Amino acid sequence: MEWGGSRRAQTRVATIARHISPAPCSASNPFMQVSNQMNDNGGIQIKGDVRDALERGLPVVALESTIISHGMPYPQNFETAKEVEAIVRESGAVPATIAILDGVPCIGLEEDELRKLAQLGKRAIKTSRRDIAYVIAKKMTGATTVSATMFFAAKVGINVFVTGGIGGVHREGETTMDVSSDLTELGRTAVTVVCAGVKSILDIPRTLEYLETQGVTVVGYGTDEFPAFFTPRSGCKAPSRVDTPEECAAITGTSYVALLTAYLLIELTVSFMNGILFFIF
Ligand SMILES: O=c1[nH]cc([C@@H]2O[C@H](COP(=O)(O)O)[C@@H](O)[C@H]2O)c(=O)[nH]1
Repeated sequence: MEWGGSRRAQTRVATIARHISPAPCSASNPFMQVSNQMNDNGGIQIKGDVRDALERGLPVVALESTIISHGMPYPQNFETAKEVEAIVRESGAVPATIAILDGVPCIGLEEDELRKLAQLGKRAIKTSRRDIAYVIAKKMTGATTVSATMFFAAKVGINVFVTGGIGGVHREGETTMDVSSDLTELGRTAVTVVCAGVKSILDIPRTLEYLETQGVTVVGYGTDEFPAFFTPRSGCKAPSRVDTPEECAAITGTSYVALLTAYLLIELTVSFMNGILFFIF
C-alpha cells in the first residue's frame, strides 16, 4: 500500500515538473496552443516548417540572432546565418532562428526576414531577457541574445539551442557586476545549449564559478578543457566530460527525469562545430 505522504509528495513533484520542464513537442503541447492563439493576436509567430516539426515531435534546433546583427558585417552575416541553417537541415533537424521583428517574436525566419535583420546590423536592438517586453511593446526589431533565445525556445517547446559563444563574467566583474544574463538564464530555463564556450576576453574562471552557483551542468564534449570560443585551450578545466552522443542524451534525460533545475550546457571546441548536431535527440 502506498503511503499517503509519498503520494502527496509525488503530486507536488509532478506539479513542479510541469512548471520547470520544457514543454513536450506535440500538437497537444499547451505552450504551442498558447502560441497559436498569440499568433492570431500578433504574438509569437512560428514559421510553418518549425511549427510542423514541433507538432510532429521532430527535432528542431534554436539559433540566436544577435550573432547575425552584432557579430559580423553584411553580407557575411547573412551568408553565415544561411549556412548554419543549412548545416542544421543537412543533419536532419529544422532550424529555428529566433528574433523579434517589428515587435513580433518570430520562431524561425523566412530568408527575406533573415536578410532584413542582417542588413539592419547593429540598428537592431540587442535583446536579452531584460529587453524582451520593451522591444515587443515598442514594436521594435530585436536580435535575441542567448538568454532571450532560450526564453522563446522554451516557450514553444524547443529543447536544443546551438550558438557560437555565450556571454560570461567580464574581467573585473567582481567590482563592475558585469555578468551576462545568459548565465542566469542557463540556471532557470531547461534548454540544452551547445556552444564553443566563452571568449578569452571574459573571466573564464569566474564564469565557471557563476555557472556552478546557478546550478548549470557544464560538460566538455571530447575535451577536458573549457573552450574559449576561438580556441579549444583556455587553461580552465571543464567540470565534466562526455565523449559520445549517447552520453549527452543520458545526461539530458537524467536532468529532466530527476527534475533538477541543473540544466545542461555542453561546451564544444570550434573544431567540433560540425558535429554538434549529433546531439539532437
Ligand atoms: O563572442 C560573442 N559572444 C556572445 C555574443 C552575444 O552577446 C550576448 C551576451 O551579451 P552580454 O555580455 O551583453 O550579456 C550573447 O548571448 C550573444 O548573443 C557575441 O556577439 N559574441
